[in-house]
Amino acid sequence: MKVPPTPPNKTVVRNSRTRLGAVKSKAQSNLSVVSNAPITASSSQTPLPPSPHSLRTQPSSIKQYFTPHMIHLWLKNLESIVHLNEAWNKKLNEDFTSWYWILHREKIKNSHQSLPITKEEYSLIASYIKTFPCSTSVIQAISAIIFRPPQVVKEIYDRITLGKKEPEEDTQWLGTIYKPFISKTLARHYEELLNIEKNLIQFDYSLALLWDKNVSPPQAYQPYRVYNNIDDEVIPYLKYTLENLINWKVKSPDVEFNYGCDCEDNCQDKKCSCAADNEDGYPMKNGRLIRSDIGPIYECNSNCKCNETCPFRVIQNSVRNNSNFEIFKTPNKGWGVRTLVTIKEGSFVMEHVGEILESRTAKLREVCYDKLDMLTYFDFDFGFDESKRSNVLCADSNYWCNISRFLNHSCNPNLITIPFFVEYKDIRFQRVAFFAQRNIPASTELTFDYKIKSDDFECLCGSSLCRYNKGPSKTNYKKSKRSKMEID
Ligand SMILES: C[S@@+](CC[C@H](N)C(=O)[O-])C[C@H]1O[C@@H](n2cnc3c(N)ncnc32)[C@H](O)[C@@H]1O
Repeated sequence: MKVPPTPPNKTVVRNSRTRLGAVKSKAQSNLSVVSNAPITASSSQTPLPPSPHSLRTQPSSIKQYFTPHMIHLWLKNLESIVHLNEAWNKKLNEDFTSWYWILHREKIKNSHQSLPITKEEYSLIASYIKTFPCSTSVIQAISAIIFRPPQVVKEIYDRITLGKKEPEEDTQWLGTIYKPFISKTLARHYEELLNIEKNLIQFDYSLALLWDKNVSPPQAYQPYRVYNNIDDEVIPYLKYTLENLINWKVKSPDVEFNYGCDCEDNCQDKKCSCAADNEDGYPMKNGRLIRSDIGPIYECNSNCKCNETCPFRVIQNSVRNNSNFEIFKTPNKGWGVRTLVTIKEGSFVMEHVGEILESRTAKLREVCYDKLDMLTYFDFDFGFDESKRSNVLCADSNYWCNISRFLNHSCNPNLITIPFFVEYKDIRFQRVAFFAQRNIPASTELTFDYKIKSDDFECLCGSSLCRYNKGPSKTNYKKSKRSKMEID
């Protein structure tokens, strides 16, 4: 992953009240072209050289600029357009995350007055006309890239598509963009454009949230204790969920596997069919694992005849108690999680949750995550061999998540991951539980083994058993490359 270098200092006015959502100024809608565009990079893809003043007026890091919330909104928008087309996704992601357009957005956001449309914006829109069929989503995506109201983007889109001349006709570049639109499908096209116009009137509020800090996101719900005595970074705005959320593109679980036991004695007899699904029987006793060399754990569920007090319902009934944990800033691995109470060996600690994606959607998002060096996915690949890899679902916990999102890796971890099944026994819908591998004293950081196969992982676990690094310098911390986490 290459993070673009810090951009140069530009003169921008801070603390403006400019809002994208409010399509407020006529001037913004009155298109005018500036040939001496205020932003002078020669190409939208070219990273700009760093500047010593950059921190004063520009986002100091890509992480600060692209918060999980913004990325989530962007990806939702993207997924509605590209429908699993990787090449398109790449183009959109590249434009969206290029420093050129980041600077452009900052400039517009911070300007007190409406800035005229630049020739670079026209060129960008023209490049999308060539690439994508026109739709509300495309207009909205462009609007998110250049930070102009979609109505304005649409107006330019129309001008270009219908071959209208721009006010500043003699500008050289106009000739290349405004080719007359001669097409038999013109009438149909008009109709499409009219429909788009209607949709745009209901301007998507979430797009405004993408860039305008003055449009406040829903109140951050912070269910965990957070402690930071290292620096002044605050925890990103995230959406906390107790259970996995299934992305709409994921095929529903196979109901054939939704079965339960018919024990009449509340599963007191060892013959329970759910317990029998477990290799060597149900592996938990008195609320704790009795052995760790096990396959997945199968529990009773709502299809069973037993009730909530059945002994084969330990994980599902385990208390998800946030007050036992604290998210804290580590000196060298970003945020981590520690326990505030002693945890006994074999106890259930937490479940890994996120937004469940199928592999093609994950691949689409990956383009953006790779560029931004964001967190990655947790593959639910237990029991899948390489040939069936495309059926593996994964949890994306960049935005929808629980505290497990902050668990760091260690080569000598105190947690193990074990897949488990409750309602759905379809292997694609495996869930993942973290258990304590040993007694864990209060105040200890909780870690698990990411099982990263890449040699690029610069592990800072600090364990004498570390299998990645031959002692990296602590002051030389670099973010690790994106890599997949796997379950035991
Ligand atoms: C699942 S997140 C854990 C939370 C993360 N520390 C944070 O601040 O958001 C995974 C990321 O944490 C960092 N990380 C976790 N364990 C690490 C380790 N042992 N060495 C270096 N970096 C680690 C890497 O940046 C990795 O991409």
